[in-house]
Amino acid sequence: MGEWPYMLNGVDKFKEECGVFGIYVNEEKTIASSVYYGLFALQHRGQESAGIALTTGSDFIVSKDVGLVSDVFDEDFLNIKGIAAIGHVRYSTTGGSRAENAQPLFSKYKLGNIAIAHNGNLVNADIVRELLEDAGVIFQTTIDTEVVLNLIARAARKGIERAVFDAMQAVKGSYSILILTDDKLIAVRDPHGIRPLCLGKIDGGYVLSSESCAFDAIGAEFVRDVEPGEIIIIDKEGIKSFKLVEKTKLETCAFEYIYFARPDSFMDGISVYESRLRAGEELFKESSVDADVVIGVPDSGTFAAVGFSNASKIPYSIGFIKNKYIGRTFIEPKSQLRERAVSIKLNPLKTNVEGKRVVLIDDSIVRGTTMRRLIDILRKSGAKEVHVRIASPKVAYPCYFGIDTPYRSQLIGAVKSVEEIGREIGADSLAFLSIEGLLKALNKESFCLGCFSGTYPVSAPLEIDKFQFERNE
Ligand SMILES: O=P(O)(O)OC[C@H]1O[C@H](OP(=O)(O)OP(=O)(O)O)[C@H](O)[C@@H]1O
Ligand SMILES: NC(=O)CC[C@H](N)C(=O)O
Ligand code: SF4
Ligand SMILES: [Mg+2]
Repeated sequence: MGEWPYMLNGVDKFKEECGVFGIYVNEEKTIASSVYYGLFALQHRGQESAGIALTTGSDFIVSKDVGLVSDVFDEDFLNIKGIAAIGHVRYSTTGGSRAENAQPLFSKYKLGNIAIAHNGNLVNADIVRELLEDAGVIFQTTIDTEVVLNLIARAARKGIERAVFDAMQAVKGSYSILILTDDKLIAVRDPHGIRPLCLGKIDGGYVLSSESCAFDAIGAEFVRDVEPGEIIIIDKEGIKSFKLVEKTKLETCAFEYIYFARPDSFMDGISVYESRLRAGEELFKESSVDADVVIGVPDSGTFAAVGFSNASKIPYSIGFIKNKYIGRTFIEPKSQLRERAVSIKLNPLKTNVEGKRVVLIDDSIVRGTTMRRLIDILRKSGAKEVHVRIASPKVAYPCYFGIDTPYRSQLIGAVKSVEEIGREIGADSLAFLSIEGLLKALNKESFCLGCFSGTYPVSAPLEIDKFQFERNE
């Protein structure tokens, strides 16, 4: 242990983050299955473990394990009726990928039960944990999220609302959190709204989700995004909301739009799909090129390629067929096979590239593995020229807010110039979208752009060790 997980399992790129889903219906219904379908729609955000916590008003039941949503829950659990439930799909950022680290985290305290599901990453979890341990608290897991659970449980005698409010004052970083008590569903979004969270309605009740695509999956109606720094409390009295801090500023992670989120989701008023199309259009305006065909790298490069083609009038064509059975977690059995991984995932359609000058579009370059391999494959398939256009700025800095990024030294954009990257991947030309171009595509001013600019909404440590709480075990 001690290495980051992409070193352990061979995944060498930005990994997604977690997904949360919650429901409150007030009279007993089979809501575990609603959360199940919601989590299914959020599966792309985390594939390490899945879990659901449910309250009937008198009983509190938690089911969770490592694995995909479709593997973790059995039918008996999904048929249980309850009044409120929360669910989580995990991609670990602090604490290893183990069954005991699966969320929702759960605690029984003097006044009742509490469960918590977190998307994001706390940058001061080490300090808070140390203080709690000094005060005698015993931690059950090695993840950052547990500090919030313990802070709330310790303060719960003041009333749950006050306890949540006080707990959130103590932590720093990114969090979209759902909390379930015996009779309440609570949502909290950090003061910068770094990770997404939205509110919907269903059958006289409410739903909360990381992404709006999960509402569509269960027939819920989108109401609004949770505001940065907002706490929402739903119980039998209805819904109420208050602010965690006076000053808040929405700075959603720009990478949600570029790559992480599903294209059929809307986040903070922006269609993910449309933002990707516009990024392709902006990319053409900034870095046009003479070519015969535009092709996109499936999945997330496809939409920008369509945008580039629309703006340039160069025909869009399908250049690669993706193996359907490879998820975003595709793990190579041996590191020597890493280079082959791209060919197993993507195979070229020779007829569409042979003898052609190709513009190859992808959403991002992290280590450069995908691009290097694809250009080689295209040349072997007879492409005359390969011009690479990337629909986001050069990634040069790591992320501390709920995404597992390689160390800086492993980010090709951190150590090399655009020209050097172009040479290394073997492109005839290479251009990235500028930060200004990205902001035009997003059609708003304020986002977290930390991994492009090195300036983060919340000050972050130099390097965070994912396994910081596993050292002394
Ligand atoms: O420079 P690299 O380190 O190779 O990483 C960049 C690639 O990784 C991502 O795709 P990914 O294969 O994760 O998933 P996707 O099929 O959803 O696009 C991203 O869309 C790029 O294609
Ligand atoms: N990717 C995430 O949002 C992870 C949430 C939390 N930090 C964990 O490691 O479980
Ligand atoms: S640093 Fe990058 S990936 Fe991380 S939250 Fe900010 S924009 Fe998103
Ligand atoms: Mg990709």
